[in-house]
Amino acid sequence: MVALDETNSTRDSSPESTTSTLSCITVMDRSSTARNSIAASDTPPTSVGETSTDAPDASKSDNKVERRRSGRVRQSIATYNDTILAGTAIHTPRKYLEAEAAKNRTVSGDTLVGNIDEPAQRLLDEATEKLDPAWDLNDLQEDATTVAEASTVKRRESTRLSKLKGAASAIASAPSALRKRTREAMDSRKQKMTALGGDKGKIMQSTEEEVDITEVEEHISKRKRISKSPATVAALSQSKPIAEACFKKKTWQNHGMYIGQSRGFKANHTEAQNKQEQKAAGIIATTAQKRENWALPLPMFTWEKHLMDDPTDEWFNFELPYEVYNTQGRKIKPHDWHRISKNRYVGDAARIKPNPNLSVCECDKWGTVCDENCHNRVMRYECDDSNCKVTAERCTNRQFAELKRRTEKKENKREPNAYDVGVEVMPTRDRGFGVRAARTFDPGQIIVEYTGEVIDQNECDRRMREEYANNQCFYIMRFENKLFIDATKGSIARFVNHSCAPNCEMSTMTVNGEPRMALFAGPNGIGTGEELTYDYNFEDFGDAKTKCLCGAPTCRGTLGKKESLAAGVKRKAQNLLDAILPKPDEDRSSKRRKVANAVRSQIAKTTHAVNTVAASATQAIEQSRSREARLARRHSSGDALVRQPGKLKKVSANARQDAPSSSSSSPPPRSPRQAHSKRERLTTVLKSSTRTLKSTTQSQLTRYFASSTQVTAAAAPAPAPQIPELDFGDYEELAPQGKSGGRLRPTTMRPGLQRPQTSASMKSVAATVRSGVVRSVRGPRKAAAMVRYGLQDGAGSGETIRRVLVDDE
Ligand SMILES: C[S@@+](CC[C@H](N)C(=O)[O-])C[C@H]1O[C@@H](n2cnc3c(N)ncnc32)[C@H](O)[C@@H]1O
Repeated sequence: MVALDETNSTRDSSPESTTSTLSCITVMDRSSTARNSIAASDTPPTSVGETSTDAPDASKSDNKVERRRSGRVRQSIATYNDTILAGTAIHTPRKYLEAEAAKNRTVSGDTLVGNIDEPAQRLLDEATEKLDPAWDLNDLQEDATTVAEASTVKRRESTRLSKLKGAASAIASAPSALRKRTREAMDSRKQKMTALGGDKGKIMQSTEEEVDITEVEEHISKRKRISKSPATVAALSQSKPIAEACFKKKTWQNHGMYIGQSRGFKANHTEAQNKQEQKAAGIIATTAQKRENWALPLPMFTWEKHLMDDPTDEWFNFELPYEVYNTQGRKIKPHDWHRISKNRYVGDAARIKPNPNLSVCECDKWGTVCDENCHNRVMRYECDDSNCKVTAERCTNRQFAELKRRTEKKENKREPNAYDVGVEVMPTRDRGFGVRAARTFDPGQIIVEYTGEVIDQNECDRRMREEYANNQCFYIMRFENKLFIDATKGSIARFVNHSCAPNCEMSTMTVNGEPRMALFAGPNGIGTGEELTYDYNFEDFGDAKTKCLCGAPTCRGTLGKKESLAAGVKRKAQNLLDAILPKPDEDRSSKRRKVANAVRSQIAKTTHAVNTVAASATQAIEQSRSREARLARRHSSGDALVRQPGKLKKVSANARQDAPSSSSSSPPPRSPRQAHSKRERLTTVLKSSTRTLKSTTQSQLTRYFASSTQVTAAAAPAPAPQIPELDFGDYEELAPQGKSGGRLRPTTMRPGLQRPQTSASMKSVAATVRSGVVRSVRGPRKAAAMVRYGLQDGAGSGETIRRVLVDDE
C-alpha cells in the first residue's frame, strides 16, 4: 500500500528541484495496513496475535480503523505508482515506518494481527500463500481500496467483493496454520534443547508438560503480555538452566583471577610471554599444584605458601597486591613540596644559551624507525620534525613528546588520570617518601621528567651552604653545561629514592635544543606498584656517608658515588673475611679448624672473583679501544655530529679495513689522550685492585692467624696482656662537637668546664680497652678514643691498645 507522506505532500515540480519524485511517497507495510484493516474487526482471536485479557476494545478499534482507512484510501488514489506497487521502489527508512505504524494503532491497543512479530509474520505469509495460490494479496489491497472507495461514494458493490470476503475468511483461518507451524517450531526447539542440555533438556520437557503450550507460544510472540502470567513466569524460570548450559563459565569465575599465575609472573609481560619464560625457567606449576590452587583462590603469589605448607619451601614476605592497598583517591602531597613541572632557569643559569640541534637522524634513508642505531638516539637527542624525517607515528625516539601527550591537560580541560601520569608519591618505612609506578612501563620507556630550578655552580654552593646546611634530604642533581637542577621546588621525580640495584635510570636528553632530564624504565621494565629507584651515584654524599637502606643484596652500604673497581674488590674481600673470621665473643678455639677450612675455600673464591674482574676489565679495555678508534676515525674524517651518508659509508668502510689491526695499532691521531686515558685507567684499576685484594687478604689472614695464635696461647696458662689502668681524674671530656667528636682537656686548666655528656660512653670505651680487645668503635666515641688511646684509624678487633696521654695545652 502506498500513502502520501503528509508533510511532503506538495511536490516541487520546478526544473531546479532536486527532490526525488519518490521522496514524498511512503510505502506502507502491507501487513500492518491492508491486511490489518481487513482483519481488524472480524478476525477471531488467535493464539498468536492476542490474549483475551489484553484484547482491544472491538467497538473502538472498529471505528478507528474505519475512519483511518477512508483517509488513506483518498490519499492513495492520487499516488498510485506502478514502480512502488511492483516492489521496486526504495523503501522508506524503518523508523518512519515504525512511526507510521504507531499512528495506526487504535486507542484501545494494537491491532490484532499488526503486532505479530517478524517470524510469526513470515509464517503467516507462508500460510496464506499455501491456502490459496489462485489470488494475490495485492489484488485484495486493490479490491479493498475499491470497496472502501465505493462505500465512501455510495456506489454499487463491486463483484470483487465476494473475493474479498473469501480472502478475509482465508486470513481468519491462517492463524490455525500458523499455530501448527509454531508448534512445529517449538518441537524442533525442544529437540535441540534436549540434545544440548541432557538433563536440562529433560527439565525443559517436564516443564512443558505442566505448562500449557498455548502460553509458551504466546510467550514467543508476545513477550510483554506473557511476562505477566504467573504460569509463564514459572516456565521462564524453569528454563534458566538451559541458558546456563549455553554459556560456559570462564575458568577464572571458578578459580579466581590469579589462576595460572605463579610467583615468577611478570605483570609487565603478556600471559603468553610469562608462560614461555616460566616454561624456560622450569617453574610451570605441576598439575598437583594447580589442583591445590583450585581449592581456594588466594591472592597472587601467596596461595602456594598458604596451601602448600611446606617448611622446606622458600618463603617470602607477604605483600598486599597493589590493587588492594592502592591509594588512588587519597593522593599524598608532602606539605613542603612546591611543584614545578617545567625547568626554571634562575640567576646566571638563565644566561646560558641552549645548544642548537646538532644531530640529524637518517633512519628514513635506511628505512628503519629510529631504533637503537638511530644517530639521534645514540647522541641523546630527541627526534622531532626538524631533525628526523621518519613520521611521528613510526619514530620511536620521541619520548618527551610522548610524555607531554600523556600528562598534559586533555582537550576538555580534564586533568590527566593516574594511569596517564603513571607515578605517585608513597611513604616508605625508613626512607621518607618514595615514588611508585601506577602502571606498567616498557624497558626504556620515559616515566617522569626531573624538573626544578636550574642553577649554576655558585648558586648551588650558596644554597648548600646557607639554605640546606641542616637538611636531611637533598634534591640537587648535576645537569648539563655545568648546571644543576635543584628540585627542592620541582616535579614528583625528586621523591625517587636511591637503590644500589635500581630499576630505573636518570638520564639527560636534548629536546629541541634544550637539555632535559627524566627517569626512564630500566632494561627489565616496571610493573604496577613497584617502587621506582635509580642509582644516585651522589658525589656529595662522599663525606657524609648516609647509610643506604635500599636492601639490595649488592648494596654498597652508603649513599655515595659508585665505588671504583679497586674499592669494590677491596670491600668484597673485606666482607668475605669478616664473614669467616670469628667474632671476638665467640669461642674461637673450638672453631679454629672450621674457620681455617672456611678461609681456604674463601681464598679459592676470592681468586675466582679476581679472575672474573680481570676478565671483565680486559673486555672493557677492548671495547674502549674499538670505541675510541671509531671516534677517532670520525674525527679524522671531519665528521663530528651531523653525519653525511657518503662520508658515513666511507667511515664504516675504513672501520672494517682497520678492524683487525685496531687492537694492536697505535692510538688514533686526533685524540691520543682520550684514547689512552680510559684504557690506562682500567689497566691501572685492574692492577691496583689485584694488588689491594692480595694485600688485604694477606694482612687480614696474617692478623687473624696472629690473633688466634694469641688467643690459643692465652687459653694455655699465659700471662694476661698488660693494660695500663686508665685514670679519668686528670682529664675531662667535652661534649662531642660535630664530626670531630669529643675533645679532651685537662680539668685543671679549665675549672669552669661542665661535666661531659658523653662520659658514660668514654667509660664504656675504657671498659672495652680494659678487656684487652677493641671492638669496632664508631663516630664521636671512636674519635675520642682515638685521641685518648692512640688508636689507629681502622683498628680492628684483636689489637692491643697503647695508652697515649693527650698533651696539655
Ligand atoms: C632525592 S631525596 C628522595 C626523597 C626523600 N626520600 C624524601 O622523602 O623527600 C634523597 C634523600 O632520600 C633519602 N634516601 C633516598 N634513598 C635512600 C636510601 N636508599 N637509603 C637511605 N636514604 C635514602 C636520603 O635522605 C636522601 O638524602
